[in-house]
Amino acid sequence: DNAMVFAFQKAEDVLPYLNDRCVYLVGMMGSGKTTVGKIIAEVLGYSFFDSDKLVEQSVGIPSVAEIFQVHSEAFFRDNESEVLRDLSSMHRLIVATGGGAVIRPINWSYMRKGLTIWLDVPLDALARRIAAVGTASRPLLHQESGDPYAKAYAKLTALFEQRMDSYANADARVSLENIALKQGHNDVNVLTPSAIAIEVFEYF
Ligand SMILES: Nc1ncnc2c1ncn2[C@@H]1O[C@H](COP(=O)(O)OP(=O)(O)O)[C@@H](O)[C@H]1O
Ligand SMILES: O=C(O)C1=C[C@@H](OP(=O)(O)O)[C@@H](O)[C@H](O)C1
Ligand SMILES: [Mg+2]
Repeated sequence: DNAMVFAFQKAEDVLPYLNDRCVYLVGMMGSGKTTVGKIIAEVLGYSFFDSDKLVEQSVGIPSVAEIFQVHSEAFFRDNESEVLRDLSSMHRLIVATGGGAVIRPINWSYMRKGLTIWLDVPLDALARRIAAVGTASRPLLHQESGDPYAKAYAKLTALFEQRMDSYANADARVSLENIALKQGHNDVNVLTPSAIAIEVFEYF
């Protein structure tokens, strides 16, 4: 599509500014860190890593949900910090972090070696996305019953309240609400992952 062609062009312009540093995407569950991160890596020719996937591989359990079940959230967080530490010694990586990685200050000491970008997406859009795909892979949002949108929205609101100051530690905030408004829309859902990737390049 057109946005991808433009993203490849734009990537060429911004690569010198990035100068081999790693980019860490932070933001709430469902904000698009994994989806947008893969596109950014593709157009830059950088390697993509998802910290959730790396934790699964290092623990030897195939899903974050099972790691929470078999062990605990604290065990997951310890492994998440180890993964971020190991990545921080490398170059030319795009890293999609888990939504909760921002809460541990030690993780910032690793991520600060690169560029940190906060994908800020309105909570109602997050809840809509998560209700659409289900909560099976996101244990903090998992629920047995009730309206999936309403439950996700309530839990996301509580988590955001705890975490917003931590997200604000990022070098740049990419606000989907602002991008949509700038483009004359009042719904962030019109923004495709490649269009968002292009906006991220503004901060390199
Ligand atoms: N720009 C977008 N527009 C619509 N849906 C999106 C967009 N970005 C991501 N999604 C969808 O939202 C869900 C969460 O995206 P994901 O990349 O896994 O987020 P994160 O890694 O931040 O939790 C996925 O189902 C994905 O397909
Ligand atoms: O916000 C969180 O605390 C979490 C987010 C998840 O990653 P995504 O943000 O990629 O969904 C995953 O690390 C885990 O379920 C916990
Ligand atoms: Mg993810």
